[in-house]
Amino acid sequence: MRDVWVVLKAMFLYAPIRYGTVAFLRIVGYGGLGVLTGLLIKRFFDEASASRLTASSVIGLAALLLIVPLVQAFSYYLDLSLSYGWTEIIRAIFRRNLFRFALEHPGASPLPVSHGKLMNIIRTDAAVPESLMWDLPYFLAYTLFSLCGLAVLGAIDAVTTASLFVPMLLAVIASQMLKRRIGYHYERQQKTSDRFLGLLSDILRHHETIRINSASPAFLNRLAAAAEERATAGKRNTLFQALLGSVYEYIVGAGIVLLLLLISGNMRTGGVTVGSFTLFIFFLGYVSNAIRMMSTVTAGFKKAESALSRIAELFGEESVRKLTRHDSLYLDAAPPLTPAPTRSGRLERMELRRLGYRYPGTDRGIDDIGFSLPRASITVITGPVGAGKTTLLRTVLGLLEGRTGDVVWHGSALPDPGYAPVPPLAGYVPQIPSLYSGTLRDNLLLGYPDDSLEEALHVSMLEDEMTLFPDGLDTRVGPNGATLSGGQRQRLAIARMIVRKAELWVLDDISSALDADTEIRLWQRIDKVRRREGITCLVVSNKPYVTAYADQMLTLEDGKIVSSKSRSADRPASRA
Ligand SMILES: Nc1ncnc2c1ncn2[C@@H]1O[C@H](COP(=O)(O)OP(=O)(O)OP(=O)(O)O)[C@@H](O)[C@H]1O
Repeated sequence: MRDVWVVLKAMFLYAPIRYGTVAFLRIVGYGGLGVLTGLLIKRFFDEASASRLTASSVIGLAALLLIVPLVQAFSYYLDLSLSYGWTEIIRAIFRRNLFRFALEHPGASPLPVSHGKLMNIIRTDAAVPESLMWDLPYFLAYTLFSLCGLAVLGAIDAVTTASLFVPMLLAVIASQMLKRRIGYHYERQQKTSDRFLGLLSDILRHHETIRINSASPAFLNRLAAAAEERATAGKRNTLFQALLGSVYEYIVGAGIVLLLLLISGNMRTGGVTVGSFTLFIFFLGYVSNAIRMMSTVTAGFKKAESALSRIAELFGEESVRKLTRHDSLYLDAAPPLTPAPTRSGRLERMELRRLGYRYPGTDRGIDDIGFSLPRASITVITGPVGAGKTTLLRTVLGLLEGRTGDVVWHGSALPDPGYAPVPPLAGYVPQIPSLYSGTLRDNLLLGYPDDSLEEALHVSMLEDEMTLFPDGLDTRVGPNGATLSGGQRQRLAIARMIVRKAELWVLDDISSALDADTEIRLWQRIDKVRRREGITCLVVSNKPYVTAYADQMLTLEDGKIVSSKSRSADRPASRA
């Protein structure tokens, strides 16, 4: 609950005048003018029943009945124009920050949730606190004027007025009792949506594998089951909300009956005038609305609490506080490109000291790895399948959070968790490169300047194939580079690394998608550039034509170095 208030307060402080004006309009428009009307109606009926009706009170009431709706319509119009677009802006801020958290997540291991859950959080949970923010002024307006009304009525008939507290009290008790169930049904609906959307996104991403393995019926059945589960949870949530609504309606109805019974008794004895009766009925509307809004706001708080705890669970407690952090949303123009970082001093030596990493909940990973990479050297890691070669590279790059030991870059230990030496420190070609559905150029540069594009295309041997692409570098490559061959994707990732002019190149077994002849030529070109530029290389490969370039060669087995050789006189590489 505390988190919900923190977010609400931050939203208010972001635009206090806007929120303040809307709250004022709702309180005055829906509340204040109504109270005034009620008091005039009372006077009108009191005068009418006592046959003291004057022309001025008839005209006054008629004028008021004409003016009040007009003023209310105007305040409604102002309210809408202040709140409508703003709603989307606040949601966009929340969503943009959630994307930021995802991109700034320490380490580069995938977030521990499906894409479905992530999308559901960004789409649905992000909107919940903001909806509550707009409901609060209504609740405040109705509650405030119910209390004002009760004070006025209390002066007329204290006992009957006290009866109006009964439904209010019952509503408070009901909302306290049902609060946990509201949260439960909301969370259940969200969880089943996470599962459904996660499965849907898996199916769309891996449709080829599913088709080629004739697994469509199995996946469709799973999807149907997930959809059924989601629909049931959705229906239960809606039903529960409706049930909750009818409980409040019942409370309101029971309150009206009680009030009428008491009032009619008092009218017979002359204790209550026709005007006072009208006023009671009039304020009853406020009390009913306050009770209805109590149901909406109670549900809103509970949903916001669940939504924020889902966000905190994924991105950490601090994320809730950062959710409202705001800077330009760039709604009218694209943000300016951040200039590419430049090298700050050459890397003379990198050292790995007692480096270790364990995949959470397993005994797999790497252990006690130590070696050093002098400037412009090339280190090749070999070893059998599953030996931990990729894990070693990813640990060095800070992509796996929670390593032990040190990565010492140019004399300073890089911090963990999740510090990744990114360009211009290090460039990385993973075993399976990630591409997105832009053009070849976009995929290659990813926002970098194109001053070394030509060389990158040459080294990666993509220039030889440019004629195959109808629009050259402006050819679109489809989702995850679907229109490219595995080898083209791999070489595009190499070109991407070269453009980044890094101090350290890290290449993870690029052989998997290349034929031997292409790879031999590719390494000749890579070697030429790295020698010229003095770039240090850390490479995973079992191919002899790659190990031939090695200044030091390390063999990994079961996550440990089992042999190390250095080029000079075949002596073991230094254990740092
Ligand atoms: N995300 C993960 N969670 C748990 N275990 C993992 C994870 N990724 C890899 N492993 C395990 O860690 C060990 C080392 O994997 P790694 O990918 O580093 O091996 P590798 O030597 O690069 O293999 P290959 O030559 O097949 O690429 C393997 O036993 C693998 O099953």
